Amino acid sequence: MKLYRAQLMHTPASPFVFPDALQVLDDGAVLVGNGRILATGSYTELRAAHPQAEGVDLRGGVLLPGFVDTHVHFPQVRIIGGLGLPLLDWLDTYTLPEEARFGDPGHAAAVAREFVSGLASHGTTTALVFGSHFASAVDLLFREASRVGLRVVAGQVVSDRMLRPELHTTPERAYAEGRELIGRWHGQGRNLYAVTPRFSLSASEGMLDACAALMREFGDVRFTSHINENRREIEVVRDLFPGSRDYLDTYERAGLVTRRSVLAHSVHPSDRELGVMAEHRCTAAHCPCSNSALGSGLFPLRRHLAAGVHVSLGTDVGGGTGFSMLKEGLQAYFMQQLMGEQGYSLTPAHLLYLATRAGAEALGLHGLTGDFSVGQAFDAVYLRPPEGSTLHTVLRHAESAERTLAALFALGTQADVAQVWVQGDEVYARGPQPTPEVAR
Ligand SMILES: Nc1nc2[nH]cnc2c(=O)[nH]1
Ligand SMILES: [Zn+2]
Repeated sequence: MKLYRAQLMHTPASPFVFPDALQVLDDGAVLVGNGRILATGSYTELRAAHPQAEGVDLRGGVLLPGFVDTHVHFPQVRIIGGLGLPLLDWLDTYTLPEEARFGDPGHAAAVAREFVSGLASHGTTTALVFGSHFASAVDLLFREASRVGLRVVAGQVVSDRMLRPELHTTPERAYAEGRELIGRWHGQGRNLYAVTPRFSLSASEGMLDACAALMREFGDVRFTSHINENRREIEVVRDLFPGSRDYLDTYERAGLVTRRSVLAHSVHPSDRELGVMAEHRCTAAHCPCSNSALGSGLFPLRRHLAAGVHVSLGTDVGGGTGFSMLKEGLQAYFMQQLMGEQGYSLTPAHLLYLATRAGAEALGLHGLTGDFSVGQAFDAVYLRPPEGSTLHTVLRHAESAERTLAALFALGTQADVAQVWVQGDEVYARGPQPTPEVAR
């Protein structure tokens, strides 16, 4: 058993429902055995009750639940930063040419390493991942995630039109390869499978039906796709599905809108779509950096909440600008501030919830990860800014835990991630810090 001592913060409940949902232990501790949380509480009390536990002293930083990124693309690591284009031009110019390279196992294996280490070194312990169009590359992604120990929910991306020939498949082949991948990876170790049509624009009704067949056959796999991201995209989808009421209906008709569904973006939903998403308890994965970079629009968070739609957060690498869930939280906050009365003023507690527990709920993993409640896996990120950094200075002078949390979102980066665990296993540790220069 290990006793981790630190300033702890987590949100076991939603601050959108319970205003005092943020739980803070200034001198707190988590007792961990076999990767599971056995107790969470004050250090003094837990130490007295468990004198034999091995101590891990993490004072001087903040321990948070590992981040849950509910929308991120494996084959897009190397194209992060392709700024200046709207969605469909960005796909044609930067994204699809890079994704076409993943038929080469050498390329796919190298990027799988970059991708998984990118997630872990930013404190992300669970991710819902858009895989590759190539089944062999999806195998390599799951293999690398297993080697490192990260939790991934991932799937082969399937499409049968409008992209480029190398990225197209058929409904029959998509079903067959999906079945094989599910058999090999779903429920193996920390891996889960997500059925992943790229978006309705690139998936015919037949392809969506093949996805639905997998969802019916495997009652526990997840579903993810894109929705209502960009106005031009929405027009094209309307033309491609003349019989559908709206974008959501293209998925709804196939039976793909359920509690197991996470739909990324939802920047331009109608009231009908929000009502149906809420009724079927599917999640909208909000990707604020991507929405800003691609000029997609301002996410109507207040309307989602009013309709009762569950919302989580995603980086959308590489439309987004990196793996940092802290940056996504800050950008979500900025965008809501800029929306005036239509915005929702987010507190640090909301940001923490969106970056952790909300994602676990979206994936149906809230009994396993997302907060420090007893029985959960010990999935955690230890943030400890290097001495001399601005964040270090601000934390030293923070007057409350809320101010500390706000400063972590405002200033925190990959450089502040000191250590990361999944189910008690260390999946990342920062290298030695350069000694601050001594003044002579
Ligand atoms: N942001 C984003 N939207 C998409 N819609 C379809 N494919 C993509 C993608 O790769 N990124
Ligand atoms: Zn995306």
